Amino acid sequence: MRVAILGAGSIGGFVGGCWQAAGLDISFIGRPAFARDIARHGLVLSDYDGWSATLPAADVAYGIDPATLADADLIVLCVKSGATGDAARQVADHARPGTAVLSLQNGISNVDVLREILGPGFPVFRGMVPFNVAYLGNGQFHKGVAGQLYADDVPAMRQLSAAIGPSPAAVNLSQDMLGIAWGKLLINLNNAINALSGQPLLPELRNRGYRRVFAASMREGLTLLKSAGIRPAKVGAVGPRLLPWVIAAPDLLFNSLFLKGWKIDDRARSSMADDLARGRKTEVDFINGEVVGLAERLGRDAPVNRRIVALVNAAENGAGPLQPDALCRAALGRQR
Ligand SMILES: NC(=O)C1=CN([C@@H]2O[C@H](COP(=O)(O)OP(=O)(O)OC[C@H]3O[C@@H](n4cnc5c(N)ncnc54)[C@H](OP(=O)(O)O)[C@@H]3O)[C@@H](O)[C@H]2O)C=CC1
Ligand SMILES: CC(C)(CO)C(=O)C(=O)O
Repeated sequence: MRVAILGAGSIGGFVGGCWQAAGLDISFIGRPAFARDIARHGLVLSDYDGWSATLPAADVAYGIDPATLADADLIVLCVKSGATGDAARQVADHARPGTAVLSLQNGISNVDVLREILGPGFPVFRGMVPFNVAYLGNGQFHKGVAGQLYADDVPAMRQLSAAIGPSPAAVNLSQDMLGIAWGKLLINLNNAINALSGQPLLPELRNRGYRRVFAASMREGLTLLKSAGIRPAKVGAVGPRLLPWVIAAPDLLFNSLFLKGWKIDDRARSSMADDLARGRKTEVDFINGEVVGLAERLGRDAPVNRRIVALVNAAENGAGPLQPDALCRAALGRQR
């Protein structure tokens, strides 16, 4: 199976690198800056557990030309949500009809956008990445949080999962990927809080002030999902119903019992924090904005997530990080 990683940044670089280390035939399509770094240093992979591997530059097929999509049997889409439409059009223009497409993106709607643009000629599958990858420069991609990938339980993904085998980017299969995507979206509500805090994940999550806002945005999402008859699946150790209580627990309990089991290392930060740090538009419209959109479809409001979208938009326009008290006031409309 020849696999093309389309949008080979943090996730695509790490996942594709691990799959190549496991013996798969991988080509990467991304941006010139990554191509230059990898040509100079190779593809250097590591994880929170001390695992590491280096693929020499000569073995890594990293290019910027979408025409190479024509050679792929499977395309793994790793662009940010705002770039999905353009990437789908590149797939339609260059890939062979019948080529499978797997989305490893956060959010809910990327798969719908892909299906709408690609039509029935390209089977589109949903994937989920539960862990953080930081690009450390010099071709180094670091997985800073524990967890394994998920994908739709269909023959093409079973073949992929079996070909990869045990790996830091092993693929598990599920028949409830939409439930998993919503379960993951609830966890991704922390991306905005993490980005607004200006801190790596660990210090941000250790602070109950930030966690209260995270829990409030999650409760709001859960109430709306229940009204819409959508069941988010369990992603990680705690199920969605219990998660807001765990998140809002006092620091001593949360930090010593839950955070330790989560296996997050010092270098991990949310992908939205990466976007703010690089001055890019974030995916907030596809995460907290998805909750706001669900509320609108139900004729309701989602004030916490709506305010968080506005705060992230302000940060995209240059507003600085928020301390926990300031974030509580701005997002919850009250003191913590
Ligand atoms: N980073 C993480 O830890 C995690 C990320 N995710 C999700 O994974 C997805 C990817 O995130 P991440 O890897 O962080 O994103 P990155 O921005 O690191 O990587 C995407 C790369 O694709 C490039 N790109 C965009 N469009 C194209 C195109 N048409 N052809 C070639 N290259 C393209 C981007 O360039 P440019 O910047 O120029 O647009 C960028 O370099 C997101 O949906 C994210 O939410 C999920 C879990 C964890
Ligand atoms: C792994 C996690 C939850 C880290 O915040 C993530 O999905 C992201 O950074 O986008």
